[in-house]
Amino acid sequence: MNENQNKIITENLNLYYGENHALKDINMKIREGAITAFIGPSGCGKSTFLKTLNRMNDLVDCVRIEGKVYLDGEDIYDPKVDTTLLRKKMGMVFQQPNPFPMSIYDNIAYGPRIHGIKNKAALDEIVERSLRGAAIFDEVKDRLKKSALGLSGGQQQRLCIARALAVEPEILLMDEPTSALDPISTLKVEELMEELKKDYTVVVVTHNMQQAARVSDYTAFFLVGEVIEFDTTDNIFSRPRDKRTEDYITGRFG
Ligand SMILES: Nc1ncnc2c1ncn2[C@@H]1O[C@H](COP(=O)(O)OP(=O)(O)OP(=O)(O)O)[C@@H](O)[C@H]1O
Repeated sequence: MNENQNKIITENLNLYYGENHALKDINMKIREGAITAFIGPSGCGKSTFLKTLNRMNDLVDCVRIEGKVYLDGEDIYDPKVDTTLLRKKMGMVFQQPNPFPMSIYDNIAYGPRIHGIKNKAALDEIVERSLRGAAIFDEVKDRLKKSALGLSGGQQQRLCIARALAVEPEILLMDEPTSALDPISTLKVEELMEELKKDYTVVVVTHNMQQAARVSDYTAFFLVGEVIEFDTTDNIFSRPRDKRTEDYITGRFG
């Protein structure tokens, strides 16, 4: 992994939900092996932008997208792109932990099975590696055959991260991954993110500015569909260049 490499580049990206111009001319370079945070007030387009990166918005009616999104130099909106493979490269973690109503083991094995892995020893190995990768193996190793719904919210979220890791993604897209968690579980997920960036490129939407300041290397500040400022997290929080960024991070609005 080359930390100076751009993993994702967007060029003049515009997105419309019908008449609503939800993303306006977004030009962004997301570094490989770093954590990039998107902050900004509600409804400013953070989640929409995150979802354009793995073409999740394709599933929404009335969406129109203009501009380019490159992943490792390849245009992901090219009609030849296989969206299943694209989404395999990009694990996604949502606000509400959403384990499947099945065992802990089967939650993790689900994706690899869909991708054709049937061998029990291989699946056992993937399950253990993914659970270890999400820092939850020791807590669940004696109950792998029990329902995932019996875990606490914080454990469920780390299970969902493990489930995302099981198909060996390159990027993790996290949409407010800790907003439904208590402070201790939040801290665990934040510590985990630090670990994950050693092997993955992480992009996280967060309402929590302290979280962006704590965990991310780069921060983008969104406002009504525009990226107002994108810089190192240190610069955004210590030396913002735009008055609107400064007003937001000092709590004057949002
Ligand atoms: N599926 C959709 N169909 C139509 N409009 C949508 C859809 N999803 C989002 N929007 C609109 O796009 C704009 C951006 O929403 P988005 O959810 O991306 O913002 P956000 O910054 O992630 O907000 P929040 O922090 O509240 O989650 C809003 O005006 C929203 O109403």
